[in-house]
Amino acid sequence: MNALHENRRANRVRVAVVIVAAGRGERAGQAGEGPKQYRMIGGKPVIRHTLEAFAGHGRVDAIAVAIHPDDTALFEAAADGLGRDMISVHGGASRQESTRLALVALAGHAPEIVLIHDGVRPFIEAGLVDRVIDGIADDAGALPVVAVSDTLKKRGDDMYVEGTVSRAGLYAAQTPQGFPFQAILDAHENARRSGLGNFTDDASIAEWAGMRVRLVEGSPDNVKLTWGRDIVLADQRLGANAMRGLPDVRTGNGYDVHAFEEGDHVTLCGVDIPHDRKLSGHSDADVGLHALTDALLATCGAGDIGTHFPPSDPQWKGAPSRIFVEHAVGIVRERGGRIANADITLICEAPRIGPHREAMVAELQDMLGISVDRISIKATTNEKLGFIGRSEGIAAIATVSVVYPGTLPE
Ligand SMILES: Nc1ccn([C@@H]2O[C@H](COP(=O)(O)OP(=O)(O)OP(=O)(O)O)[C@@H](O)[C@H]2O)c(=O)n1
Ligand SMILES: C[C@](O)(CO)[C@H](O)COP(=O)(O)O
Repeated sequence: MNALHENRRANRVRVAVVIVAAGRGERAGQAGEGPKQYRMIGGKPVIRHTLEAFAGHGRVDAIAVAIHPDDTALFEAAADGLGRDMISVHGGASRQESTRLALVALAGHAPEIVLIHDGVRPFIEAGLVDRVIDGIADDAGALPVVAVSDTLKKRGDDMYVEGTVSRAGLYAAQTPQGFPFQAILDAHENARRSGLGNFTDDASIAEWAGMRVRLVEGSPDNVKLTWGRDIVLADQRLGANAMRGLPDVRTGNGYDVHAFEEGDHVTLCGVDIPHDRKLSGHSDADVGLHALTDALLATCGAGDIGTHFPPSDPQWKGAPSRIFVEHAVGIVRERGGRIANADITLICEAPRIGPHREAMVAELQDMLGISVDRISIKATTNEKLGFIGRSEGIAAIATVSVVYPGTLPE
């Protein structure tokens, strides 16, 4: 075991982090919010997510951030309230130069190892930071990678394929890339002295300087936000995360209609109301309760009233529709559902519903087992339009919300 590993086990290694954030993000565009590292994802600037990941990591001792001189106010706002001192340093014209300047700024802190990370990789997780720290040796850096999974093509003339490149042994490099501090600082200084300024990552500089670089497992989630679309997707991803842990509330709706025929009363929401006609139907033709039954079943994908009580079955002839509602409530409860509220609208020219509303609410309270403030029964005419307007029948619409166990699936 080398000295770095021994000290790391004893937690005696000083770990510094460089976050490079001085680029202009030209490929992503600015969208009125400044360069991409300051654009908002999940309600915070991109770089705030990155800073939080490192500021909250227990093994990180010092953080230096390379920023563009024009971004001072944006950076201060993004870093405000992190509760951790950070060195901010003006970056250079290239990523390589920004990294070097931040390394120089850290030299006074004498860290043993340093992790160098893109400010625009906001989905960095603590486990990956640990893997990189643990992968660094006295004489070797650590590079997080993911295996290339697309087939690789080499372009020839115009847009024609010249050949297929084997992807065996090929990996995409991520950050944070970790190194013994002094070795990577020296490599950067030597590269600069040699006039080499086009390295796109720090592992390349380490390789150029003769340092071995060990591959460690990266993460497909640890994407670099390069294009405008990457930022839109990152925002959506965090939006989806915000849904994590929300209660599994589901809404069902139901609709039913029955025609009038000769008779002397209608049954609506469990209440018999004297009328000069009755509603025709196999059961008691209670449109309100039929719509309610469908709404309840809809909250758990359990079919509709006809699935459970086929009109062809003689046993439901003249049956009180309360049976249907109670059956649907049973199905909801079997699945652990708790009814949050029910709302029924009856649509008819007559009879008048208002005088019977209280009795109807009492019926529903009994059937659903919820308090009256969670039950709504409304009525409206159809302004004399259509079949309802011609008093040929009554329609009902029901909406129900049910809270099921667990949380909203991702
Ligand atoms: N002069 C530079 C250039 C880049 N970076 C940083 O290096 C990281 C990765 O670089 P890249 O995605 O290429 O960012 P930009 O250079 O900003 O993007 P573009 O090339 O589209 O302008 C970013 O966090 C970026 O801010 C930097 O600190 N200094
Ligand atoms: C360092 C880097 O993130 C490794 O993948 C990447 O090379 C930097 O971004 P660029 O677009 O290549 O400048």
